[in-house]
Amino acid sequence: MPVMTEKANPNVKTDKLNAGTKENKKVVYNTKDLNLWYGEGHALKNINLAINENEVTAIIGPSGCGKSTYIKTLNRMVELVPSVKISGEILYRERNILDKSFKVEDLRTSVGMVFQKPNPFPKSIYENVAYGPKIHGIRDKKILDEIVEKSLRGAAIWDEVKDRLNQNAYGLSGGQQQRLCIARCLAIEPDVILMDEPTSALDPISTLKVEELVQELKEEFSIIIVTHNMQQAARISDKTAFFLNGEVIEFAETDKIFSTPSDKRTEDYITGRFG
Ligand SMILES: Nc1ncnc2c1ncn2[C@@H]1O[C@H](COP(=O)(O)OP(=O)(O)OP(=O)(O)O)[C@@H](O)[C@H]1O
Repeated sequence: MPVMTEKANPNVKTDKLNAGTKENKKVVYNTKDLNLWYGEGHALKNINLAINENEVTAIIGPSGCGKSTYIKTLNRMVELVPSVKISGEILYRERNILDKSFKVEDLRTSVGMVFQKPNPFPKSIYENVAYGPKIHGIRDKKILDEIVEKSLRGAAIWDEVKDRLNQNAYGLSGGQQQRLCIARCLAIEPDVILMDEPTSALDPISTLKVEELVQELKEEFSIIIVTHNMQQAARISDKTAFFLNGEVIEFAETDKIFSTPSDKRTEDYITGRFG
């Protein structure tokens, strides 16, 4: 992936966007002057965001504003698109993941991702969760059993599946499949969990379960969640970043964004005037 060095859009004021760094909390991801192009299309413009650990950070904004692109830069998934060019820095635990010397495999064990549509493997429930640990060399059946149980408990699905671990994951409901995918993520003991609209394909009850789960998981993990659902962002996140046309318009405590946003465009979006 070409890493460009010049800074684009230098006039954007970014001080107010680093709400997280003023607190006495560790920053897990710090994106600095991040720009991304798909060919000629400028999809991310001078993004400066400091994301704290053990918090839920919500990314909101209208369709096409760059939310998914942003989240996919954090695990370098975006570079699967051949036309992508990136400039700036993405510091994960203070290491620039865009550096040529940085091995993308290091991210795979630290950063898990949950997608919009549940995507279990066509394997048993057990194998779905044991897959990651096996890839990382764990062969001991007893240890794998423990990891599978702990991860399924962590994803609040153990009681529903403990008697059918050897059945195919496709036999689960959509909401159960999504929690299984979260369990699969937990099994690699990640540091960060990226979630790209994880409840958009779920019914209200499953959505609630996943939302409750996210709240519990932040005690142990840092969570960055893209959502179209503003009530969801308000319910479950500590900080919210509002994206518009590839820019971060405002990044602040979620309470502030939803009660007294600083920017008129944020207010218009959260009150449903556009998007
Ligand atoms: N693979 C790609 N190739 C070219 N352009 C892309 C690609 N993926 C996204 N884009 C463009 O980048 C911009 C941001 O897209 P992105 O998917 O990040 O937005 P989003 O905010 O997540 O949208 P949505 O809420 O609809 O999922 C859009 O203009 C989109 O058309």
